[in-house]
Amino acid sequence: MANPDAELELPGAHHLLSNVNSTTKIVLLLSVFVTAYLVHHLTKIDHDPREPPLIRPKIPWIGHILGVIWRGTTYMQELGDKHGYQAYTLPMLSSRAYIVSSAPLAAAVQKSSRVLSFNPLIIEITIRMMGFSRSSSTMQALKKGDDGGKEQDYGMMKEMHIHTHATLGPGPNLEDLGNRQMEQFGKHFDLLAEGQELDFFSWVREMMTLSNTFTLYGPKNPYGTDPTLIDAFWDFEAGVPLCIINVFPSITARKAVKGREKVAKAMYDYYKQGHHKEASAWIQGRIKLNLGHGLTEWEAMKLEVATTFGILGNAVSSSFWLLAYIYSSPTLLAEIRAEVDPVVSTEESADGTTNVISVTKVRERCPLLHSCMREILRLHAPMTSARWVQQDTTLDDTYLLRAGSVVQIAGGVLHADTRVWGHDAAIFNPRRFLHNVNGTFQVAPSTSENGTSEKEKEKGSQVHPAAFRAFGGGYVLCPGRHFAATEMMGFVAAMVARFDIEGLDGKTMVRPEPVKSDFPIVVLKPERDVGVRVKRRSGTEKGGKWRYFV
Ligand code: HEM
Repeated sequence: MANPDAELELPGAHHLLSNVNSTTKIVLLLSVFVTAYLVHHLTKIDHDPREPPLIRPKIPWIGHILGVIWRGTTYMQELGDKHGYQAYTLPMLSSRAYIVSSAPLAAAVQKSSRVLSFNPLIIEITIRMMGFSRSSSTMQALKKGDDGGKEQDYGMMKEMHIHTHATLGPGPNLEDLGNRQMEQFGKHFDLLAEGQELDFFSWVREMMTLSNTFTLYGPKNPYGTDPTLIDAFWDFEAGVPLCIINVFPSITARKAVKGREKVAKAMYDYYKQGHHKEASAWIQGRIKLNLGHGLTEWEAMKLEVATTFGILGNAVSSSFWLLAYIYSSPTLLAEIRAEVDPVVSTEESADGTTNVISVTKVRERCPLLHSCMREILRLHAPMTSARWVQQDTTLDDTYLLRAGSVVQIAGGVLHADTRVWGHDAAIFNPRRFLHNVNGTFQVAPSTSENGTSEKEKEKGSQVHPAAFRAFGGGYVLCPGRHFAATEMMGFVAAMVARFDIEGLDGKTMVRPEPVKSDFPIVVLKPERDVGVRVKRRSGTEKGGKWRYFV
């Protein structure tokens, strides 16, 4: 079998170059040119006709890498539009990346998890992202059981997988997380003054960072104790692609490395003081499991910074987009309120009236809001699921994939495919995921995470489940998707029920565009922040207290 460590240049990692500033891009480009020159003289890439068709770059060896550096997620889209292939091979330096952009082939990749494996890639990415050495306790523990790279054979990773799905799946743990989270959101809402002006994205980012880390890491979580960690964490988050590329990260990703180390130190102190004993069941179990597999206390706590990246990097931007689409359309806002208002009940007590929102009821009774949530994920979560080819394999009885390569499911291309979503695939259609069942609108069950386009609805059939890529799929379907849906729908329902949001000019807020040149490892960010004014919703100025629960 091919050893992933032998492949210094992970093809997928080159795509990560897009999220960097110009000076760093120049340094990285020079490195790419030097490497390309050496590779050109030392190696030759061959292509078997049974492999997916080859798309040669205009500039040999590095053309595709440059394409992704400058055009980010749009590059795959352009290649897909131009060639119309469902699968193709991109030569990159001495190796190749296979790109898959059809739902049936994506499903075939997912089904082949024994030979197309997530683990070798995520191990490599984790090591680079967190700056662990190859002799670190983390590396030793992660690789234990790697007897040939079969997905399910990595002992520690398998245990973590089972633990994560058990504690984040539907049940009392998830309910507890949702309740803690909603209570925290409520505290942040109560702090908003009438007419307060906000940088909307920054506010969502800060309040969700504090609420999420409180929920998962407990009341004495480091971010609550030292709010300077919020900026340190987001400095790290912005530089994750550079850390993964790993070309002199202490220079090219200086700010990110500094932020990472600052948060890691705070996580370690938190652990040493025993505060983790008040963390959620998921996090307590993670720490116990990592230590049990021989990680040092320092590395186990540093690894939690990577966990926080996975949680916040997606949840914050998704929640922002959902709010931004709704508040920038008075018609949609009115329709969403027509769904949410009946879900708000009131309780009378000696202290007066309390408005109560149950997120479970929101999820059951607000199909349009649910559909909007999936639609913003379709448009702004162009996730690329990457898998390592462990041994030569034939995909879907059609394409040869050769060992030692990376195969990527291009989520952005699938999410924009008019053959899947209909002629309006490029635009936001709030009703895209609604189904008319016997005269009542419903959303597809959340467990399937799929959806139906206008075109497919007419035919009464569903979109292929593997076409919706926001939460990945197969063995690595995001275990946090239930929690993410609860927090997004709960947060947004509570906001629209209680507050009006307008632009600083007093008009309807204008929604920013996403940054499409970012590498799709997390949900896309807005290209600019947007100034807004928050007001108590007319009719609720006097409206008493609010309580939220799952
Ligand atoms: C809108 C929010 C979110 C999105 C779009 C999202 C997306 C994803 C995707 C695409 C993957 C799979 C990557 C792949 O196929 O290669 C993934 C994995 C994962 N996600 Fe999420 N995620 C979100 C929220 C969360 C939250 C809130 C949590 C935790 C509370 C979480 C925990 C995880 C974990 C632990 C994995 C790794 C699974 C494994 O190793 O088997 N995610 N997520």
